[in-house]
Amino acid sequence: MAAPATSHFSLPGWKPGSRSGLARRGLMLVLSSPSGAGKTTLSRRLLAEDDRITMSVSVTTRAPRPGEVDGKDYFFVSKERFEELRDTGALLEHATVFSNLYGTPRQAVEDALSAGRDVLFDIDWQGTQQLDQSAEQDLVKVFLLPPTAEDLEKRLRTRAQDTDDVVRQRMSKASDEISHFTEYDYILINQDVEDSLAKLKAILQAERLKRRRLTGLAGFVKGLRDAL
Ligand SMILES: Nc1ncnc2c1ncn2[C@@H]1O[C@H](COP(=O)(O)OP(=O)(O)OP(=O)(O)O)[C@@H](O)[C@H]1O
Ligand SMILES: Nc1nc2c(ncn2[C@@H]2O[C@H](COP(=O)(O)O)[C@@H](O)[C@H]2O)c(=O)[nH]1
Repeated sequence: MAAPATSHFSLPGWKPGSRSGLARRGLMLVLSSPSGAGKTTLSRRLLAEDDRITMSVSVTTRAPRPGEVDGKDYFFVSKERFEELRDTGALLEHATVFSNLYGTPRQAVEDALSAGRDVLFDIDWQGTQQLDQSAEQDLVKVFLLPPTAEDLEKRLRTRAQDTDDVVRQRMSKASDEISHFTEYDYILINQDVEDSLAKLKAILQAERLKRRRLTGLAGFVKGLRDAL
């Protein structure tokens, strides 16, 4: 006699209540771009619409912009504190960008990933290269391009949070930053925020379904085959 049909919800590896069903390792979604192309804008929208992803809040020695909140936008720290964090291994990656120090706190990322959550990073190409060395299998790398150079400058100016000198410095570094586009898995030309957001969500959805991330798959398939 055939074995009684087993409910999917009692199969090993199946996580009741989770939308993807199968238990899965969290992934690390990186957004990089020249300054002003729209990483912060897209990150905020994605975080508001997807409750399975957590933002990695970086530490920086840069001064807060008007409206930026310590602990939410960045952890704003002194150079001495940054160096202490870096030298004690508390940063997963770090880089000097536009003469300021930036880094990703290790513990928060590890905690989120081990809880099965995905983590979103707004970091530059130097940090992405470092994550690639330590966590290649978990990394999904997305590079944003502005539609035109004029658009990029307009965005930096209309953000109205940086001085003319800072805008000039960021525009002068944009070409170098863009030269790293070949190191990324996906490219989004961020002309329209809604369109870019839809594409980013599609990337995330597909990456979440990658077989190698589905830690519950082998058990699920075994249970399924045993029941057949
Ligand atoms: N698709 C878009 N169309 C028009 N304006 C945009 C678009 N995306 C972002 N912006 C605007 O461009 C400005 C810069 O965007 P944002 O701060 O998100 O860039 P960023 O890549 O995070 O910059 P940085 O690297 O300096 O942190 C903001 O004023 C934002 O509202
Ligand atoms: N390597 C890292 N780069 C980072 C990190 N946090 C932010 N950044 C990048 O710095 C520039 C400038 O950012 P801004 O907020 O001062 O405009 C931008 O390209 C960010 O992606 C980090 O932890 N590591």
